[in-house]
Amino acid sequence: MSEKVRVHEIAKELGITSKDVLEKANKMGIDVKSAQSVVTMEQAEGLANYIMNGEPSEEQAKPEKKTKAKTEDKKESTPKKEEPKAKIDNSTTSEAKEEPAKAAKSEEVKEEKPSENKTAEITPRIKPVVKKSGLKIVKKKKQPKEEVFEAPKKQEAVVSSYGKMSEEALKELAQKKKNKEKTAPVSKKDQGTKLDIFGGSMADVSIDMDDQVVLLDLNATERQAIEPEEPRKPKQPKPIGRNANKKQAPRTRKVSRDKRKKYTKEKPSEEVVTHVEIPEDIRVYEFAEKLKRPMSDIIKVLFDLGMMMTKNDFLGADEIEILSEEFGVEVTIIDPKDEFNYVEEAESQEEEGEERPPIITIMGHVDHGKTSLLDAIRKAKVTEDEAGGITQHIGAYTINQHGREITFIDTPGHAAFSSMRQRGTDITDIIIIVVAADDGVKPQTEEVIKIAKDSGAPIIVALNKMDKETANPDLVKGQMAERGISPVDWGGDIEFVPLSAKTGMGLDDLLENILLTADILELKASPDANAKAAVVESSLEKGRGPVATVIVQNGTLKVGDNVVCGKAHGRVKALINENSKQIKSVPPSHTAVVVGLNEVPAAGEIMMAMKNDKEAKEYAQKRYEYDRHKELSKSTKSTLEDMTSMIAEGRLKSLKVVLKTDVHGSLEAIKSSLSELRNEEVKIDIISSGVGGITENDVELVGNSENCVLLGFNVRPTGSVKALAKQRNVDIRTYSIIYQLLDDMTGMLTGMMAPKFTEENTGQAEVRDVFKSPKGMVAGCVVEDGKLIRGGLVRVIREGVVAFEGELVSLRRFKDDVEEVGNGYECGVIISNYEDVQVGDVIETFKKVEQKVSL
Ligand SMILES: Nc1nc2c(ncn2[C@@H]2O[C@H](COP(=O)(O)OP(=O)(O)OP(=O)(O)O)[C@@H](O)[C@H]2O)c(=O)[nH]1
Repeated sequence: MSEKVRVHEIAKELGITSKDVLEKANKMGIDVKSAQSVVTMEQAEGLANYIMNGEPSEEQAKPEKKTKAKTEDKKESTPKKEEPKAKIDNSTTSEAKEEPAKAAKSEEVKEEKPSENKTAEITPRIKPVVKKSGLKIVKKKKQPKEEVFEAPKKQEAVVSSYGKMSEEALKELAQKKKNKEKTAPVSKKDQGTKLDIFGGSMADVSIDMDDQVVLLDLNATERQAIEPEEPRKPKQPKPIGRNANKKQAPRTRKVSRDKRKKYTKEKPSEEVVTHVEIPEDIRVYEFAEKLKRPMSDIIKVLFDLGMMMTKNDFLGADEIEILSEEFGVEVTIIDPKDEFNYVEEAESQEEEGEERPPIITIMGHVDHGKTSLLDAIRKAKVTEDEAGGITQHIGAYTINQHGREITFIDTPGHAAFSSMRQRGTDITDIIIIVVAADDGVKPQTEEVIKIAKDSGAPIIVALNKMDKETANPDLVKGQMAERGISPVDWGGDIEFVPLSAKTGMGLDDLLENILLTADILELKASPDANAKAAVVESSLEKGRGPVATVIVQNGTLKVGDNVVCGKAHGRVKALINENSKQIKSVPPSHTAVVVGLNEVPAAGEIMMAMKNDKEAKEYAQKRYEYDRHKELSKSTKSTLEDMTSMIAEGRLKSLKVVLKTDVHGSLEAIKSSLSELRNEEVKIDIISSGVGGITENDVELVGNSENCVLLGFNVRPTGSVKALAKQRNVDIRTYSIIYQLLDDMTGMLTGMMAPKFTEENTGQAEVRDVFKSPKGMVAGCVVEDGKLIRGGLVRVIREGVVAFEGELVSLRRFKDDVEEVGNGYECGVIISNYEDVQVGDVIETFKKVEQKVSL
């Protein structure tokens, strides 16, 4: 019962395409998506019947009534046979008739011939009112032997959807039948080569094709509604799947006792494994190890099922399912992430706490005044120090408004940082969208609206630059309302606060609005809980090592805490607040720079305080192993699955890049922006990247690679590195503004692109005479369209077909060399290396014009 079969195998067996099978399966409500999808034997049987007969199997539904039904139906069926017979005579192709006839000659087949039963089975299908123009059942020979056969367990002949069955298929069926009779244990080889997709009932099928022919006309318009006669078994919980919900409880696949026995008997092993726990991503050899079986056993089973796999290949959900059944083991898929899911564990312990300050993210279009606004609120200038006047990194600060605290995250404005911005919203309680009242909604404002809406956090709109004469708040309100952000004074639910970061007007209003919104949100945290903080920024600092700017979400982060943060861990050596002061602890919703980690954590990672150093280290180690495994898995998978696209990629010219940045956030943002710089011809290949200064190793790496540049963002090469770069002739490019880096790379990629030419035809002339000259064959022509030009290319067209393409050597009018000859004039033309020009040919001159290529 638990045997499964793939869609493509059903298709093969029936001699139709997998697509057709998928279509029918979906019509029957069977959830299959590709040719590799599996269905149960029962589903396969129903499906096969549906495909062949246009309706699901009845036998399946009422097996116990089969014998009785058959006997009763037999009598009724006889008179009905006439009509279909008449029809088939017209529609059956000679091929369709011959094939079954041939098959019927087989000795084995004849032995089993229970023809009348077929009639009995088929009749009820003809009986219903449904007029299937395509499905005709013909009883060619009438057998009065009805009584001779005592309700044997036979069914109708199996025919492919087109009314014929290959000899091979017939043999297979006969063989299956034999096997069944012998009730001998099925050898593994048999299982591999012949998939009995029709299950037990079809294995008993008699294939006397002389008796009846079932033809399926796929154009049939009227079909009976497909109603499975037996409520389908509740779908077994899909045990595995790469993207399956990770939070699900461990899934177990049960395998029937008999099966287990069968395999145990077949392959006696010293230690019989009956249950294994495996991760979702497992390689063939790892699976073999878990099962304590030779790898070759696994590979052979897969091979027999038509899956070519090597020991390092990853097993998919379907393969694991098949293998678990083949080897009679119960498989539990475990989520390896559970092993280090310290966040979820902590969350489950979270309880109602005390009120905490709101965390605010300010977002908006470039130059609409985010930094100025935050500055104005903090009464400190930040804008001036920033390279190029653009906020490069996320900064987080807490301010005090009338005794109540508010924490702000300043997200950068450049489009390249949108991924960081998105991260910002994850920890945000309230989002402030800054729109310059004199500029209105811009592309990034729209992007921000989307992010804000997706995050579900309450929104407040800051209408900035109200001090400007050109400020038009109503225009902004209208534009925002059009995008679903309706102002309260227009009957909507979003507060629009007019303000000026420059003059300070309206700032208090904004802060009061934030606090009001926070009151509604009732933000709580437990200061006594184990600290949980989100990394908003991280970098490698000289003298301090890896540092991370964090916002504490729950608990209190203290100096001396043992923390884990993704695959980084450590003991908090120092906590530095936004005013560069060392502090002892950070309460909920406050920010600090954490010193003491063993490596730079990724921005967006969650930092958790652990009971002790050992625990923190263990979590980090597990996470490290998981990441490594994932990375490996990705590389193998991509080689296997994306083979074709990779072959295509081989044609791409790539510019190799080694990238170093000062902080993690920039690294990610630049990497993602660089990966977008590509087209069907060129792309960027980041061969190495990291946070920190440019090292000699980086230079060596670039020096040893072809077509490679070394990019530094907010980092600069020092003496020895610079000297080595010069010696190795390595191109180091450093930047402090991201779009300059991207512009440069775009320029370099464009330079690598092959030039594109367009053709410009100048004119055509007809050859009226041909004569020899010392320079070559001269074609005496008359220009009939446009003009012939010198210095261009030339084409000889004979009877409409291009006979030659080359260069024009000489263009003369009488004895003079000329640059061009206009319409209606005669001229002499010599074509380089072409003597075959003939009277009646048409000569065409043209130019190739180079086009500007762009990425
Ligand atoms: N007149 C006026 N100018 C403002 C106001 N707010 C900001 N500006 C100016 O607008 C320009 C951009 O301000 P920023 O605060 O750097 O804008 P931003 O949105 O943080 O820009 P990025 O960091 O590039 O994303 C600066 O020249 C500010 O002086 C305001 O309320 N009134």
